Amino acid sequence: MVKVMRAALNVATVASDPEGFLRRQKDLFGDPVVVRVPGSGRMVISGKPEAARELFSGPLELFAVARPNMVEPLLGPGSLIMIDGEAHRRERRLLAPAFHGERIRGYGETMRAATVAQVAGWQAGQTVDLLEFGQQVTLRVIVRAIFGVADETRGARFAAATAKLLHGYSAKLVMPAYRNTVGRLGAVSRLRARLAEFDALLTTEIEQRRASGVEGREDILSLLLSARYEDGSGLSDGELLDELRTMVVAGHETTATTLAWALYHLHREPDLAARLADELAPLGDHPDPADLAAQPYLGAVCQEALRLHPVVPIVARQLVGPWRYQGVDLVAGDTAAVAPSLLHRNPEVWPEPFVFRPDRFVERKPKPTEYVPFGGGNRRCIGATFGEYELRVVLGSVIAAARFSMPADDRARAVPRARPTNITLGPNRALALRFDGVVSR
Ligand code: HEM
Repeated sequence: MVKVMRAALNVATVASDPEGFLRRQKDLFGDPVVVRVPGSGRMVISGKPEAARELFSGPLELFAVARPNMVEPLLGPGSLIMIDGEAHRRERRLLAPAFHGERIRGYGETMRAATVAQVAGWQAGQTVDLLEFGQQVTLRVIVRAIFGVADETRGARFAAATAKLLHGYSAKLVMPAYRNTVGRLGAVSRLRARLAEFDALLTTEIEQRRASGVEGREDILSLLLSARYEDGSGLSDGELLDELRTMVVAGHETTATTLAWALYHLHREPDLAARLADELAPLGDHPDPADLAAQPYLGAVCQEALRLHPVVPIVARQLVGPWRYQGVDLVAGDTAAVAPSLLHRNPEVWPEPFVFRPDRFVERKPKPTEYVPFGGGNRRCIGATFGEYELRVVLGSVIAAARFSMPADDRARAVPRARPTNITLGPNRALALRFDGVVSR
């Protein structure tokens, strides 16, 4: 009975405060933390650089996607996130050209324009919800990058369907017990209806692109339509839908949440916002995206936001055979994982780990095993360069254009905790700032 109650309490704590849960387990029992996953084996989770080295250079033939997986009902079995082994290697090779630096820099002006359009809609004195701001901008950007949709109405239709698809998505849908409960059928059928609506939009776009041809087009959809595996075949329609859905979903919420955290911390300690504004001032009213991306303090602010608030709680590999990880003998079905929140707040690596201090990245470049906001090894985030560039361009453009302040009573409150939102971790209360007006030079 005590065991059952403890398990129920653990599940509830993980759902409301996953980072706090891991930290307390580590403080009580040491690193690695070992937990039992309902319906699966043991999960061994570490926050040590040696663990990141072990996991990201581990034996690929023993690693599979961790299941049950919270994103599967939304993204589908053909998503890059959900496939393993040779199929995963082939698919990554096919998708990689869409994420090369040169291509991503081509989206810079879209990123800047989407930010400036948001600022233009604000009135001095109003409250700006930072998550909403981040999501509006990143959705516009990802829709434009994937579909090349310059037409605002079609772009807006996509953005609305994506927001609807994600709104109210419950990661609990991954648990068969939850799915099979009659009382929950509403949630399942709601997700199905939203997926059908979203996929209908994707299908129209695919058909139109096939009809008009992909010649001379730079967007990700055109690239995927013309991409060929080594044997000359292309993606099936089902794979194409799952991959497009994956890019839209994985490609905006992550960046939007990080942007919101960065703006929040910059104004919680207003000296930081002022220092960033000083760095950007010489670039003028409409800074060039490539110039923004090269600013050292702006880059450090983005890196620090990703350190203190990693949006993916666990980077995990499920085992298909025995493997020793962090001194624990694991068997097939068990999972080896690194928790970015533990690693990024490990005091042996990061002095004063709970303080938001961008300068730590100016003073020292962390080793790849000390800093893993994008995971690592053969599954490292395929959109990392895209995400990092977008963070710099959007944050730089908004700081160059607008002035904000945080009301004193908000500044006096503790930093919000992270809790699961849609498919990532986000703040457990709204992050908001007062918009004081546009910058006049
Ligand atoms: C700040 C922004 C982002 C963060 C923090 C982030 C974080 C992550 C993390 C931690 C993983 C798991 C890596 C692993 O298992 O080792 C991942 C995977 C992935 N991300 Fe991102 N991501 C971001 C932006 C993006 C963008 C912009 C896209 C696409 C446009 C994207 C697409 C993906 C995909 C497809 C995977 C699966 C890769 C695979 O399994 O091979 N992400 N991301």
